[in-house]
Amino acid sequence: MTDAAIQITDLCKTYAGGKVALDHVNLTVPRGQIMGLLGPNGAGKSTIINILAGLVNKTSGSARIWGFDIDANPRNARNSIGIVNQEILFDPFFTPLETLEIQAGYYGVPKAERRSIELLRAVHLEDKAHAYSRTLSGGMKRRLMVAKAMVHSPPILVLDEPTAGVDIELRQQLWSYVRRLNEGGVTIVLTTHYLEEAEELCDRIAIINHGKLITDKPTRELVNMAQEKVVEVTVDRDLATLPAHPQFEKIEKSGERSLKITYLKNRATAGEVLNLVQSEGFAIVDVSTHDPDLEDVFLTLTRAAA
Ligand SMILES: Nc1ncnc2c1ncn2[C@@H]1O[C@H](COP(=O)(O)OP(=O)(O)OP(=O)(O)O)[C@@H](O)[C@H]1O
Repeated sequence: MTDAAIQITDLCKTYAGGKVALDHVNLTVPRGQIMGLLGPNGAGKSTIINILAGLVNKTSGSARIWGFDIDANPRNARNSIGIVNQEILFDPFFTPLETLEIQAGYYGVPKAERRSIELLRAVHLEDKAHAYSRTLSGGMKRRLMVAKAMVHSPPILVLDEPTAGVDIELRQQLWSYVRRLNEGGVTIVLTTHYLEEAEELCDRIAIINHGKLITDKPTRELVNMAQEKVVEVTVDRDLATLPAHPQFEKIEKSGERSLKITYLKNRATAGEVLNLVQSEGFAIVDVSTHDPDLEDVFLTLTRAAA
């Protein structure tokens, strides 16, 4: 299994008090990819990340990070991963530069090999190198957390909700940094609630719900699972009666001269929709289509598993 950046096998976690947060999760993160971990609140995403980080003890199962078992080889496992948690954690009295230097010292990175200024530049904080960290804005602190996770140049970076509550511009900056890291060979795992972003950024997406893995597929394949497609047609005169055909799921009026036709991609085509409308004697003035996206798939899968 040396090709996996992270290999999780039969992982279970029951918290004190009896809450089952992970229920036999099997998950492989291939090297070099950007993997999204999605799921509703309380699904178990942070529990997985915290087990990998050594912050939460698993109940059973195993996990390997870059080939190192987290129980048998905890030091190597920990050195192979950089984790950005949801909470912002660092001493507010240190400057960003000191924060990175201390973290590098913690990981035993020799002074000559430290890249603190380079990292600050990468997250657009070079000019804040000597400011007190407590004076940084929320977004700057978050970027500092990302730089801090990279001081020991791990081959894997894990980001737990890195853009929650972050404005669009900063989000874009963070994503472009994540993309650059990935292009440089770093495997990325991220949890996010922004499905659009996961769709845009991730090569592969795993969805977890109630502690169970419900899917793990390349993003394109997952989005293609959505079967429902909608075609909206504007015609040349008012619609008195609606055309009907059993091949389509739903035909409804969306305006005096427009109708919305929903069909399943495996049962019909847009051409057939247009033929039906024309066969009823209407001329088509305009057409628009709505493609299903990750949100449709996510809702279908998490509802089915509820
Ligand atoms: N320390 C704890 N003690 C008891 N239960 C916990 C603890 N931490 C988490 N849980 C419970 O375990 C379940 C999974 O939580 P987890 O934080 O892993 O979910 P999540 O998918 O990361 O959610 P979110 O998107 O809200 O961060 C939830 O029901 C949560 O309430």
